[in-house]
Amino acid sequence: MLSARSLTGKPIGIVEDFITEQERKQLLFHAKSPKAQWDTSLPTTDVWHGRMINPSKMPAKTLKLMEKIRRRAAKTITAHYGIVDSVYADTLQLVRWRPGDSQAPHADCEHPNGKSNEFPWRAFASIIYLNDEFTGGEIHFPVLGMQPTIKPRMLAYFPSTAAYLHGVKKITSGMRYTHSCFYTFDPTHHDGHSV
Ligand SMILES: O=C(O)CCC(=O)C(=O)O
Ligand SMILES: [Fe+2]
Repeated sequence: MLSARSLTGKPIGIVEDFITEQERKQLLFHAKSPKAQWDTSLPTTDVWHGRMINPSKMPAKTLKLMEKIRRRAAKTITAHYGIVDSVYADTLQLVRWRPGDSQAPHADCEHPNGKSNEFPWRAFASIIYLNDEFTGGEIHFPVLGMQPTIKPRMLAYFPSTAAYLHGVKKITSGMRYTHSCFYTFDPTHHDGHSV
């Protein structure tokens, strides 16, 4: 089975206008709604507590759109990376970043020294940015020396290995929203939503 290693050397992908304005508005509307069920299954001390909405907590219409966008992202990424093997995904989340939130540089499947982290099956990620009404919150790739400017409706994707170390700078004001997914070649980590 392929792993993230098979993607070594592939470029970071940035696609502006990846989702439509209507799709962006629909996802943001749900994320900002008082009905949005921000996950509280993690302990309050966990930095991800209250930060994401998982598929089981989404209204059917929102989930359908989330899945449709993920299928589109997977298609775009596999075409660009020349992946012919089957791809699955373990995550389909709406994520919010509040003032003060940040993420230290990390890789999605391994530690910076190349040792596996708790998600060794992950091969690549897609992040779709839903707004820009915040300051700070830049995604940056310290090893590759990249800091793409976040634009609403933009897709960013990159392999999960330490060559693609990335972090999110501290949000200094406003709320940052994303559609976030991780993909794998390992069918045992398929989340059951079609890719
Ligand atoms: O939101 C972003 O720009 C990146 C998030 C990220 O790297 C992650 O959740 O692992
Ligand atoms: Fe990440």
